[in-house]
Amino acid sequence: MINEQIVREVVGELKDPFLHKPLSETDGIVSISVKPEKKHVSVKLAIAKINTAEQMNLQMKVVEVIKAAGADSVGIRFEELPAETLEKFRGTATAAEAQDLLSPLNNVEFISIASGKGGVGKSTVSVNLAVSLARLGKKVGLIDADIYGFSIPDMMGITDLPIVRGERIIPVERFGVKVISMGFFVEDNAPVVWRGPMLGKVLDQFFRDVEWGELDYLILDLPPGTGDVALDIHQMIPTTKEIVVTTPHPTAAFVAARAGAMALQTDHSILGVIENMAWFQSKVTNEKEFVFGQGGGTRLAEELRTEVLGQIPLGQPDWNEEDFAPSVYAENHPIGKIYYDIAQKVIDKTKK
Ligand SMILES: Nc1ncnc2c1ncn2[C@@H]1O[C@H](COP(=O)(O)OP(=O)(O)OP(=O)(O)O)[C@@H](O)[C@H]1O
Repeated sequence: MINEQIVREVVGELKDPFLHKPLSETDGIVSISVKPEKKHVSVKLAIAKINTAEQMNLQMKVVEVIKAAGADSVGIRFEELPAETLEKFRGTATAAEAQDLLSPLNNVEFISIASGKGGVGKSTVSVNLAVSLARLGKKVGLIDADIYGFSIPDMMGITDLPIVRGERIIPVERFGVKVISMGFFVEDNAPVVWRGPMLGKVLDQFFRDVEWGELDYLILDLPPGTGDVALDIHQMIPTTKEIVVTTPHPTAAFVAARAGAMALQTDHSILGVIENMAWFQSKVTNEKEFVFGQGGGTRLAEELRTEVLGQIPLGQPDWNEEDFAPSVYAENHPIGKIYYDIAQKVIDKTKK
């Protein structure tokens, strides 16, 4: 007669597809319930990553072994192992797993940058946050996931193209940040028109086929807005911590809140809010003028139950003809310092 002990034994021998260890050793069996009279068994299992092809394979094996042990019907539910448990197994990752961005054993932290509408400075924030994290000694990658409105190569003054070696793409490195953008793959600024499966393929390539090496952070510059494209991309990328960029006008914050709501609906969490173009500081009077209004960042943070990570005033980077990067603020620029503080906050909040 089938009982809990038997089920625990047979299921416990199956391996977590990502940790490559038996479920009995990974705390992978959450609960078992057996109804002997109906020969029905239900199990709840925890594995490193759910909703994957690997989960489907394991699911079939679980049914097979439980039926072989005498059950007529099997119900299975999966959940993800808690972060602390995954942490314990990180040291056992193979070199390939540690470098595979999508492996649960990779320690990379994904941070996406979103906005309710275009032109609020989302790409500028992505670039400068990435550069500041690198200045703080972190290993950083940057994906320009604004597939149709890519601008990062120009903003960082990138003139090189990635090298393609066989099936692998070597990202371009600039200011210590490894960068990949659709802009590298379209000729002469031609518009990108395809959607759906092609879009998914390109994003997938950015994650799987790019030689990222080991990263602490991967920053994703998302498309602006709350329309179909932004939604598609939110659904296609791995789970991220999201930073929402807004201007200080209360109406802008209202629109940005929708972007935040989209993030939550698609299983991303909110790391904080950045208020860009927060004020203009007159060089003559030194006074702050709130040209785009005031309070939007705080209002948005309240709405999203998060904090304002920083406020960035209006101001241009000091262009350097020798090392031209029109949107990158130098470390000693007042705005560069603000980005440095924001990057430090991000590190504190993500405990890297
Ligand atoms: N704090 C700032 N001070 C002055 N100019 C800024 C500031 N932030 C951004 N800009 C400028 O505003 C313009 C829009 O910025 P950016 O391209 O980063 O916005 P975006 O939100 O990414 O837009 P989109 O999503 O439509 O591409 C750029 O010309 C950029 O240089």
